[in-house]
Amino acid sequence: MTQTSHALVIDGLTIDRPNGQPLLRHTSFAIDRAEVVLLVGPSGSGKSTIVKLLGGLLENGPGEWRVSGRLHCGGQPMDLATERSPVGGIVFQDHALFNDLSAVENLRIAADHAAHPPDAVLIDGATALLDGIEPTQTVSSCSGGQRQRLAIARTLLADRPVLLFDEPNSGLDVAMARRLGELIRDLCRSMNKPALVVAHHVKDLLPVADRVLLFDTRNHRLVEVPRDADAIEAALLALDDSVPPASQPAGLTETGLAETGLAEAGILRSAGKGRDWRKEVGHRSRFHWFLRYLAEYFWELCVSPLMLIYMGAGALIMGFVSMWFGFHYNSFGGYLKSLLHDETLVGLGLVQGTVAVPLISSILFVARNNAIIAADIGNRVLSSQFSAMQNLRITARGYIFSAILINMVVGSLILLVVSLGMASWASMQTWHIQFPMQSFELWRSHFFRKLLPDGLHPAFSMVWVLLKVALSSLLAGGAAIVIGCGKKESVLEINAAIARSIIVGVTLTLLVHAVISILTL
Ligand SMILES: Nc1ncnc2c1ncn2[C@@H]1O[C@H](COP(=O)(O)OP(=O)(O)OP(=O)(O)O)[C@@H](O)[C@H]1O
Repeated sequence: MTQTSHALVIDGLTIDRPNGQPLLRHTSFAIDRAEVVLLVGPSGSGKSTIVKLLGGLLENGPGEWRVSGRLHCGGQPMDLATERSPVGGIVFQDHALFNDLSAVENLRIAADHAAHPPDAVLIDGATALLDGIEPTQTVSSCSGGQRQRLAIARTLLADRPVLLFDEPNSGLDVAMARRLGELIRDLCRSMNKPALVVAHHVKDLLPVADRVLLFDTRNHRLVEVPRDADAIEAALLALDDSVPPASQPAGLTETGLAETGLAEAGILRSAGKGRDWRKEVGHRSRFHWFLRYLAEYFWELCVSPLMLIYMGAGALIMGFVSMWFGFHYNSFGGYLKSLLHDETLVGLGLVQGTVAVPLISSILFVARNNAIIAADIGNRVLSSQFSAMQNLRITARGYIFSAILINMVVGSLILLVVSLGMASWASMQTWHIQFPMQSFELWRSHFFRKLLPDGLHPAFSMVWVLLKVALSSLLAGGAAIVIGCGKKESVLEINAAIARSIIVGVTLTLLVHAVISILTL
């Protein structure tokens, strides 16, 4: 097939599954500008795979999917065997909105990472879909339909040449599905872009489709079928060996679309109202987004109130326990009180400051944060947020992973200092209860003798303390990211990842502390 006026041409496409089984064989198809094409086929036939391929998300190579064929979409043709398709903007079935960002931030981040910053016309067009949504609204507070419109607007702002909708009508009632179909058709017409729409329930989308492609699983091809619900259903049933011909239901008649219109249906807004959103979707630099994620994870991993209470309680208990039991409950208790008081204080200060508090602080920090990281990343995997980021040209590594690792290191050091301070204070108060006649100055001069030799500057050994705390947090955070990024198909898998991440993180922490403490004794 040669490129004519078509917006998208796929030539000689062959796809093999990772297990070697064929999915498509030498298939060609084309989509015109402003054309809406439905892609139908049995479950598991490969519809989503085509969407992923066109959206540049299909892993291609040894041990992965095998793809060959050519793609034409303006400019030079691409070899799909070696290049990722840059043409498709995907509206994911589960919307894949970034639920840590507000509604407007979901749009901004897409606009700021588009190949070309969207102009006012595109912003107006995209934000015209957002009736009833407040810019600062959280994603979780949006209704299902609002999320869908937000997801479509976000994809439009990324300004890819082809729109891909993966089962956009699943879970919608008939009226909503029809309004969505009209919306897709109107967007294609007004933006002069082609749309490929994967659909299981074709009846509601058929009226807006220009053509229908069927995934012929017998011959591993895409074939065009008439725009007729009966014909499509018959073709789908013919591909399903498990359905006997007699059980095939009577054909469905194509219904005309209700003449409701988008404005009446509340889907389109007036241009005047859309301007509120336009002001909000301006250009922000990558550095802005880096700081945005850095701040988000700083709050989440380092200074959330519960975190501070939990770490503070650990430090206070550590300070109390080491002083109380250090003086009271050992075989030399009586002698220690009278003869070895000063040296005991020095020893307790050293052990508490260089071993016990750093270890407890690290374990508490890593255990809590590894759970959060694995849950956060696992949720992003399960809800296709990383796929959406990739499709929107947003690098997760650049923002999310780096923000997590930086905060793991910085946060562990900040909280170490806070923990040392609180544990020392608890020790001092405990000691004062034990020896009410002694001055605090006596405690201070002995307890810190090896930690702050000149009374002001930390001893060099504290460098090793900082190193083991920072290194263990970095390694544990890295492990949590890797574990979180593994394939997730259910919440149960996220739960398992959380448990694994805590175990691996705490084990790494114990090992790093043990090795560095022994090496620097
Ligand atoms: N890693 C893999 N290894 C082997 N086969 C795979 C792999 N991933 C997916 N498949 C298979 O590839 C086929 C295509 O999957 P795809 O999700 O594209 O189907 P689909 O038509 O979108 O299905 P549905 O309509 O049920 O969502 C399925 O049969 C699936 O089992």
